[in-house]
Order: sequence, then C-alpha cells, then structure tokens
Amino acid sequence: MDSIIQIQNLTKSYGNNLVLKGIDLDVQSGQIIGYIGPNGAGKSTTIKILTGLLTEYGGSAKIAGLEVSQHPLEIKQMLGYVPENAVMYDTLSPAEYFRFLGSLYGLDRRDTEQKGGELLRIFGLYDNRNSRMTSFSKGMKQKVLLISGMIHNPQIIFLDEPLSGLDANSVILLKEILQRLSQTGKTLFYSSHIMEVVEKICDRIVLLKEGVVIAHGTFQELQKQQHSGTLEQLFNQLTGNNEHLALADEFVQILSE
Ligand SMILES: Nc1ncnc2c1ncn2[C@@H]1O[C@H](COP(=O)(O)OP(=O)(O)OP(=O)(O)O)[C@@H](O)[C@H]1O
Repeated sequence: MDSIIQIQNLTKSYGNNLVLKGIDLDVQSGQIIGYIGPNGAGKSTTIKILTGLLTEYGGSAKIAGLEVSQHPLEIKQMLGYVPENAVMYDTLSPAEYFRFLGSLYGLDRRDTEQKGGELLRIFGLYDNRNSRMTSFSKGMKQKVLLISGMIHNPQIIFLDEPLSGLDANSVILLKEILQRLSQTGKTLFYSSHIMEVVEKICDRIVLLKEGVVIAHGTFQELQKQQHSGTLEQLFNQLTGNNEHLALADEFVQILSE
C-alpha cells in the first residue's frame, strides 16, 4: 500500500507554547486513521497543518509526496476538510453554499446543485435546501458541513469531531458512509472523542498526548499491549486520568459549599 500522508518530526509552537513536539506518522492510502487524544493534545493543530491552514511548522508534513507548505493549491484540490468549528455563511441556503463551494473548486454549477440536493436528501434535508441556514439546528448545520467537505469527491478527507450535534440515526448513517468511502480507496483522517465509533471504524489509531504520539496501532494491537477492554478504557489508562470518581465527588462537593 502507498503512503499518502507522511509526517516527520512535526513541531508547532504558538508563541512560546510548543504544542506539537516531534510527531512521526505514516498513513496508507485507503485507511481510516483515528486521531485521538485529550483536549488540547494538538489534534486540530495537526489537521490544520495537513490541510494547509497553518503554514508555519517545523519538520515535514507531506500529502501524496508534496510538502504541504510548498504546494498549498495542489494539496487543497486533493483534500476534503470537515472542521471542528466552522464559520459558515449561514445567511446562505445550503444550495447557495454548495454553488459557492463548487465555484471555488471549479465544478460545474448544475452538477454541484444536483449533487448537493441529492446528498441533502440522504441526510433528510432536501426540503431545507433553499432555506437560510440561520434557521438550522446545530445538527442540520453539521450535515451541511459534512456534505461541503466532500462534495468535490476528494481522495483524502479530514474530519475533526464530525459527529458534533448529530442524532443517533445520523451517526449510524455517517459511520456507514465513512466505511464505504474507505472501501472505495479514500483515505480518512478522523479525529473524535467518541471512542466507540473510533474503535469500530478505524483501521489504525493514533493517540496523542501533550503533542507527543504515545500509542499507535490497530485497536487489537493496542488492546493487547495495554490489556484493556474498550478503547475508552485504554484511553483512560494511557492518558492517566483515572481519577474521575474522586474528581466527580470533589466537583459536587464544591458546588454545595
Ligand atoms: N490559535 C491558537 N493560538 C494559541 N494557542 C493555540 C491556538 N490554537 C490552539 N492552541 C493551543 O494549542 C494546544 C493544542 O490545541 P488543539 O486545538 O490542537 O488541541 P486538540 O487536541 O484539537 O483539542 P480538543 O480536543 O479540545 O479539540 C492547546 O494548548 C491550545 O491552547
């Protein structure tokens, strides 16, 4: 299998704060990589570097053999990105938004409109295609965001907490969609805190803590190494926060003081 994403000794600082401390990672084409870690570990920062949004970094980050900071346009054509916190033009309707994105990607206007409508139908939003997104719920906006990140049919898709706001049925649907995309050869870089989904759909899992990769392998490999049951338990063991019972007691105690 070909390596489609290659990261070598990747570092990133915000001012004096070194948040990525030398990450090495090789992602094979057609895989779903689960990129997990505690809040503030550096997951979104890594994704922003790989998608070309943060251009200043140390070490190397390559997509399809191209250094991201040196080939921003070629790389953006190959990628889809579903960001964690998107600023959407929500005074537009989904149909208008897709047309706008289509024009950025140089897609045919009528094809984009039709495709966008059909993809909205899959998520139960066809009747909302011409409504302003200011009136949409969080989950409805998230569905539009998911479609927006994939409408140009990219080979590599970055998903940063893509389940945010989705109801249980939509989560099941998205899980199936992502697995099928991977079966057609697309590479998915999937970052989430929902361990149950990561465990089920990801071919490999990378656990980041304070800007360092502390575990990497298939779920079965990690399970064997750590003698743990679920990915949630493994996460808890490796990120060192098994004090949650005492912390919960303390939280409630402080509230009542
Ligand atoms: N624009 C920024 N300016 C300064 N510091 C930043 C900026 N963005 C992120 N950071 C810091 O970098 C570190 C990593 O943040 P990042 O958003 O990559 O973490 P994350 O793993 O995605 O966390 P979460 O799970 O909470 O989304 C944090 O300490 C954060 O405060």
